Amino acid sequence: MTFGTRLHAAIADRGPLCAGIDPHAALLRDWGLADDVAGLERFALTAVEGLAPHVSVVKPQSAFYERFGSRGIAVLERVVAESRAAGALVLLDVKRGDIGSTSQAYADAYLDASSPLAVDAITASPYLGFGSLDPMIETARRHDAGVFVLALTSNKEGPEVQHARVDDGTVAGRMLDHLRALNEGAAPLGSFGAVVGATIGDTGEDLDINGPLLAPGYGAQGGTVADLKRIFGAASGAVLPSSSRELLRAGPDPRALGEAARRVNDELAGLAR
Ligand SMILES: O=C(O)c1cc(=O)[nH]c(=O)n1[C@@H]1O[C@H](COP(=O)(O)O)[C@@H](O)[C@H]1O
Repeated sequence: MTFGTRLHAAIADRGPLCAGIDPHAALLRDWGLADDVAGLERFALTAVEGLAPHVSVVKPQSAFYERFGSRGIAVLERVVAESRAAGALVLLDVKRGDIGSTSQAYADAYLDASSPLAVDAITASPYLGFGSLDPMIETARRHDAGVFVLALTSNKEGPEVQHARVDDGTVAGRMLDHLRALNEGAAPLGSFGAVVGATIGDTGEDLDINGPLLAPGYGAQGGTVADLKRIFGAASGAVLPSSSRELLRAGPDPRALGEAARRVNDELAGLAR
């Protein structure tokens, strides 16, 4: 079953919230944990226990695990395995982007089902040229995985590149066109998503790509349901609002984390209507 099909079913079953599991040093401190591998492990696995049974997608940000070296990556592997065991899809936020042969190595690392770090989908940067992502797209197709490509990101520096003009549109618009082409004919939803920040306001772009739209910035960066409706309009049914810090602040009690996730999913219930 393709990633898009699995994601569509998961959203219908659990709601659209994507729970970011980003073990920031400050959050570890807030939870009374040391900023070391033991603290990372306790934090990340508690977050999985509280959140993964209640959300369609879990999104760990790789950098927060990589900063502890190989032992941090081992924790990430457990986050992936335990989130999937709890019925969530895993979107690994690694924002990879490189030239062809290296792009293939990244694809093998994350999208080949036989890899120790295999996940359902990754984030990727197309700013070495969209075609540089071809190995990731092809590998994702072979393994029923997905790729979320950065289009209009939530950070203030993004527009310098993403709003640059090319032909009669923008660079971001061109990336969205590539995604629309990849998802053409897929039903109920394509496997190739775009990342479009929940805080960026009216984009002027056609966001209907017949694929999922990851919208980080919900919560801690200020994005609201009204913002999502304004930004995504008719494409709102394919939006995965992502929240990391705000959700995680509900911890360390796993039940409180679960309640926070259910509350946000209730808030988001109006999105698809
Ligand atoms: O790809 C992403 O997930 C992403 C894209 C983007 O445009 N902005 C953005 O904040 N993110 C990620 O989304 C998460 C934001 O989390 P909070 O602001 O804590 O909810 C971090 O993991 C970011 O790396």
